[in-house]
Amino acid sequence: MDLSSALASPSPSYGKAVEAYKKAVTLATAAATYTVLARTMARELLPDEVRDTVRRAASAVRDHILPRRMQRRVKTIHIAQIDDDGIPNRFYSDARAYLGTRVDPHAVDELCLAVHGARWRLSMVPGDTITDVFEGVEFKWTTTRSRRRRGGGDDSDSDSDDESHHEPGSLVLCFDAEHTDLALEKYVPFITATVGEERLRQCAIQIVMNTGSFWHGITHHHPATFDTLAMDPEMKRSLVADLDRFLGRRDYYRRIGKAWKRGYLLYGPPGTGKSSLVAAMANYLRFKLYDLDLSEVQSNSTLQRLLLGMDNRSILVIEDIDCCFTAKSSKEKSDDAGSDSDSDKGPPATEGVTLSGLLNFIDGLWSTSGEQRIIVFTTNYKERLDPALLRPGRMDMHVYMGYCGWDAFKTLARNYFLIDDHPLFPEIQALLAEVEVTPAAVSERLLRSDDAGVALQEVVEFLQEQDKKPQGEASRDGK
Ligand SMILES: Nc1ncnc2c1ncn2[C@@H]1O[C@H](COP(=O)(O)OP(=O)(O)OP(=O)(O)O)[C@@H](O)[C@H]1O
Repeated sequence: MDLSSALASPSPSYGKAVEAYKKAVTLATAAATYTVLARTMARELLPDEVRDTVRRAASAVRDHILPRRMQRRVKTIHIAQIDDDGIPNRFYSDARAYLGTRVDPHAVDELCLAVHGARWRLSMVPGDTITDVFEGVEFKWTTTRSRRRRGGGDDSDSDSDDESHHEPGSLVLCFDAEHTDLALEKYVPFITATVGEERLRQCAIQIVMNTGSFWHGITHHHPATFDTLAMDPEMKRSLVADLDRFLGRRDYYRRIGKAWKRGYLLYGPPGTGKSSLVAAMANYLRFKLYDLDLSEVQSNSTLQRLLLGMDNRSILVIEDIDCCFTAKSSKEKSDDAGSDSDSDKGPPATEGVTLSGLLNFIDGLWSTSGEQRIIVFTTNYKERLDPALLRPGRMDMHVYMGYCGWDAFKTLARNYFLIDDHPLFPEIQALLAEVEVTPAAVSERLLRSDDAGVALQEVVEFLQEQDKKPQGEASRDGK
């Protein structure tokens, strides 16, 4: 019987075989579908810890039922402190720092302790092993002993020999070979990112200032943070949320084809905390702060050179932006007047920095030549600003820093005396509703004594004085 006729008139046994085959295919398809479905559901519905437990249980069952030869292959990765070219291996120090956070001082008999300034760090003793679990997979780490060696190359335990030197240490990472992709594509980047974030959190921010066309930096720990900043709580919340959104939006900015930058205009009377807010932003984001003094900049081209020399993950701040260009405008006017009478002298030696030059450059080349850039302008007089700066879309967020309200006062009292309540608080609250005083002026009174009662009494008297004064005079003196 040829194939076509067999198909046209199948024999009974052939029909059974086809039926059995169909059933098997249906069952296999269903099983595969359920497996995929179950995996997807597990991914979406089960909390991480439950998923990890299920994964561990599954691998325990597999270990139990699979023949020994089919059981797990162990992948081993060696991480040397110094690589073959003699260059320190960055991942070695990242992994050491990361493992330090995984050492449980209660679970091990021996561990290392290092103190740097006010910080202390634990780490594994050489030769020790710890197991870390990432996405439910076990990663076993072992540190190798770094021994002292004599100049001749023999191992030595002597600590007191000038000729001896340390043999670089190394780490050994072992895991089930089937998780190699997870290890290299997720676990290693996770360690690097975790340690990077921690380092950023701990290091002081760098403030960079300009002299002429050069930046020079100082490393400075400015104490201002969002916790210590006395400002309207709602405004603080939305500003922090805005910064968080900005940080995580690389793909978003790429997708909409815009530069990854954000602009903030901080305005309000002197002494209300605009400079402190800039420092708090830098501390929060761990960004480098570039404090640009425009009076030092002689021309748009110098300005461009300075701006192009900035790093990514930075904040450019120009304080009192209203003054910068008012002064320049009058200079420009006098240059213009001078050039009328002296036209044969050619262009002036310095062409001067203009607001339009600054804005055009910031919107153009500066934005597209870097990533994660923030620009902040501050002013005491928003009403004096050039409308070009206030145009919608120019500065993404306008933040008003106002006089000291009740919430702001409570933040200051907590900063200085760690208190949330005091018998003088109701009187202070009532007075603050009547007078306009700056947080700087209140801070100054709070600093006058270490005794909360005495300092708060100073504040009450100061507020009462301001309350007696005519309105305009009071807010002037309240600064
Ligand atoms: N909102 C605030 N929260 C906490 N401290 C503040 C605040 N405002 C002012 N201070 C205190 O007053 C000092 C001066 O404030 P800051 O320089 O930040 O004000 P500013 O608005 O930038 O003033 P200016 O406009 O004169 O530059 C700060 O170092 C800080 O001690």
